Amino acid sequence: MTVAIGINGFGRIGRSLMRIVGAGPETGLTVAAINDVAPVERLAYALRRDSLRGGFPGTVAARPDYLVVNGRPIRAFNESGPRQIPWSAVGADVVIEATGQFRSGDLARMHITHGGARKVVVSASATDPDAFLVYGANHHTYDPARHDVVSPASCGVNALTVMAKVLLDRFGLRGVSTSVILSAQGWQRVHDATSGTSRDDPRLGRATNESIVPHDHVVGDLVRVVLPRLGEIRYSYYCVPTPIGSLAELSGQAERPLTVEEINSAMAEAAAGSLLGVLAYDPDPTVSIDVKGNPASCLFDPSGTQATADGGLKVRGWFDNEWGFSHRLLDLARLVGGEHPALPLARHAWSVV
Ligand SMILES: NC(=O)c1ccc[n+]([C@@H]2O[C@H](COP(=O)([O-])OP(=O)(O)OC[C@H]3O[C@@H](n4cnc5c(N)ncnc54)[C@H](O)[C@@H]3O)[C@@H](O)[C@H]2O)c1
Repeated sequence: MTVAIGINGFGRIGRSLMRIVGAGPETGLTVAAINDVAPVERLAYALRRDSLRGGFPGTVAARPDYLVVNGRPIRAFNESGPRQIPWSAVGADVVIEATGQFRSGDLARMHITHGGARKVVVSASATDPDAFLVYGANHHTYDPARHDVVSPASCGVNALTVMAKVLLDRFGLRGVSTSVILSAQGWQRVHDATSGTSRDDPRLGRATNESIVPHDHVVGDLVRVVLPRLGEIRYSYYCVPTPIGSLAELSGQAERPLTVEEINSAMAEAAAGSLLGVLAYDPDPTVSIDVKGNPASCLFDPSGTQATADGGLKVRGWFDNEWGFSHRLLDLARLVGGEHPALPLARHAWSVV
């Protein structure tokens, strides 16, 4: 079965979704329509020419009301709010809300109540969605009868959660503390700005290339919402000027003393088995740019593992904040769009074990 999606917001995430789905029919998805406040000519240009990902591997053109990708016309709306977008008229079943503007459950739900879509996946840590579903960790808790607006939380939370899941299941885990170093985001500014930033925090308007910017609004605590057995979590989140490629670190206390080898073996096994495609494993010495283009939620880095005699541990994983997260959004779109969700895990393996 193919799930028809609508993409609201054709920015970094929206265009990544288009690149992935445009790659071929094996994704089980098709893009029925897109919507953005920008005119379709600009959207076509932005898809064709991408400073970070390079040229689009295919053809892209614009014609009135349509984005034409690899010869296939895709309806392009030019609306500024979910109330106005007629998704059902073009057969879009699942809307991926990727503007960053309609993050609350109530606003995102308008794609259903007003646009006629069946389900919505919000591409951010939504406020009050019907469920937070992190693929590989708790996506099996999806309940089609109760969950219409779902959120995968954030890219950083996905990276942390899959590492936490392995540790929790294998060794028990408590006293968790997490840290995310996130590459620059589109809403950041080249120079200090006083308006138009992501949230009402003056630090988020500071010049991107000059500072490490604390971003305490991204709720690292959502790891606990997804994996309640973890208990309380301390967390920190920072934006840094690198253009792509981010870092997640997690420390905590296992039920018994562990060796570095035990921890790394558990991660390698999960990457090759239960979390195939969601967790990847690479022993090659890695820096952040190496994760660019990796579809996993987390590229586990065994060189970052530490273990202490009292059961303390620390682990490190990298993630492509756009590409990995976009794959998870599409995994969720397949899940909520399926009539009988079979919960297939992402198929893209990238492990070097
Ligand atoms: N880029 C990342 O690394 C990343 C990772 C995870 C989650 N996210 C989240 O995904 C969301 C989108 O991020 P992005 O990086 O793609 O942002 P972006 O700024 O690149 O794209 C946003 C797009 O939405 C469009 N838009 C803005 N207001 C609109 C409106 N009212 N109606 C229709 N379109 C509108 C803009 O024109 C733009 O094309 C944000 O909530 C962000 O926090 C981003």
